[in-house]
Amino acid sequence: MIEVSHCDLTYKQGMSQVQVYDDFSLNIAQGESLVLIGPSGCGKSTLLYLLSGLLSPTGGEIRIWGEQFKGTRQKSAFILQEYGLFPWLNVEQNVSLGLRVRHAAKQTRQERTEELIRKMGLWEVKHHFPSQLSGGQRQRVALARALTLNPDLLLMDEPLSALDALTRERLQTLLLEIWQEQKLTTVLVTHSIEEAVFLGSRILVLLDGRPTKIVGEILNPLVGTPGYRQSSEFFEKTSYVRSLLERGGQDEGK
Ligand SMILES: Nc1ncnc2c1ncn2[C@@H]1O[C@H](COP(=O)(O)OP(=O)(O)OP(=O)(O)O)[C@@H](O)[C@H]1O
Repeated sequence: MIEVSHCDLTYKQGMSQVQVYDDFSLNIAQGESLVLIGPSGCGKSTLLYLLSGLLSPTGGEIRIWGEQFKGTRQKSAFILQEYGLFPWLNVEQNVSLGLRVRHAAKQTRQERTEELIRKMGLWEVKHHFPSQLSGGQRQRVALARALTLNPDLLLMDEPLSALDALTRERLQTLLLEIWQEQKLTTVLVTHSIEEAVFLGSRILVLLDGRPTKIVGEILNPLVGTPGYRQSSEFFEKTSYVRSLLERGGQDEGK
């Protein structure tokens, strides 16, 4: 279980302060695919930063699998909005970077990198540099790099937002497969209601109330089942999430 307990987070900028979280608590079960959705500025990225350890709460504590942690954890992977690829490294070098930094043995590094490059369909472009790749390919490189380290927690901040609709759908399916195959715990931020319902086993709708509030919590047990995107249940869930967002959480739970 990931336990966010009574956390506070206030950004200080000069004389002004932005209180994003105040006494905020949330549990995430192992193997859950949690999606955060809510209006711009409501605190979604901040929550990912707290979970990644890049930011520390100003009050309260976060435990991951029972352990309190300081700074970043080796087993947490974080995919940022802009992919975070190094332009001067080719696909192969970008994917193997994490293993190199952690001084993995050369053979392990080569095998794991090759396995993920193949899995992500990047074999043909493994010697290309990020500037020579499409947005979808870049995102797959970022995903491959995150997965080389066998993370137990995958945090993603709008990873698919820059992609065209079809590439986005293909990568959503890939993310779903990875989540199901590896039984990963994932937390994904998105602005897309369809993406939230397609990928989230639980969807949290956040609202910028200063501090941030959870205004809806939707369990989505059919996630990952064949044909879900075309089903009436999918349509119902997306309509419900949309209504929560539109009403700013003035709706009762469903
Ligand atoms: N480094 C910072 N210093 C001061 N204020 C910040 C900082 N980072 C974020 N904020 C403020 O904190 C609030 C939450 O920001 P956050 O980036 O978490 O929102 P978000 O929901 O991820 O937004 P978006 O959907 O636009 O990415 C916003 O009001 C933002 O302006």
